[in-house]
Amino acid sequence: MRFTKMHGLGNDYVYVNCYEEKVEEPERMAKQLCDRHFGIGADGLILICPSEHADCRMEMYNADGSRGAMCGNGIRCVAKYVYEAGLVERERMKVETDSGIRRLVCRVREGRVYLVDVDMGVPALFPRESLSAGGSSFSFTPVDMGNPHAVLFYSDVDSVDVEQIGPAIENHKRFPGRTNVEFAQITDAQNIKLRVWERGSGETMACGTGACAACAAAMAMGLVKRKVTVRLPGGKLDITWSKADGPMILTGPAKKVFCGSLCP
Ligand SMILES: N[C@H](CCC[C@H](N)C(=O)O)C(=O)O
Repeated sequence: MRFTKMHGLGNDYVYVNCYEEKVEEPERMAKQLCDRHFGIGADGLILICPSEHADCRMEMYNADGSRGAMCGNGIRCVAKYVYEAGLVERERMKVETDSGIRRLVCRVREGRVYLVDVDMGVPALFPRESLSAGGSSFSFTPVDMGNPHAVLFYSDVDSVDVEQIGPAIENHKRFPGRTNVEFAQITDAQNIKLRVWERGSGETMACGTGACAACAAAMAMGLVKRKVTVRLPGGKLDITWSKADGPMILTGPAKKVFCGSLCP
């Protein structure tokens, strides 16, 4: 089986072109391939498939084999892949996900996609609430970006014990389907610093839906303007949300690292 390793800000996935390959038991494959010592090493597995409703379809799995419905960094890489492989011959395209169809625009230089704008849809925000885990209390904003997020605010995210708080909230009984967890620091009215504990993958270098969720929560609370740069450990993403009932636009890079094939 051939694969391509791609990433958006270090949020890395193994991509398989399912126009040509067939992946049996993707849950098991994801667990095996994502292991950073016994496998290829990745935050998850993404299958690029033909679609009956859009230009192509993505199917994503987290590193623990669980299915994810949407991935902001992954979908940009899918767009880059299908464009550069000639599977989709337009810069403007629609990609089907488990949480609906997303519209994307590829920015191309010399035949290569270097930046992608994604219409992430309208964020669904819920009132702030609190929960207690491990003897501490945490306040968060639940946000649905096609996948679930809990956004927490801190004055200094570098000093947060993400490895401990992340899984405690991810697996809390408040979230029967588990959740992604955002640790956000408002730097100023146009900048957010963010760390993300991803459901099924642990702390990642970046998370596109997580960056959007953090912006949605911060914008709704009036903490930042409608156009924000989010700095994550792997780099930065630009997010614009012009009006509350309109779509949020995410702009960021997509990179190919290597192509390979699994040993028989
Ligand atoms: N890294 C992804 C999100 C993966 C979410 C996944 N961990 C889930 O179970 O929802 C992003 O860039 O949006």
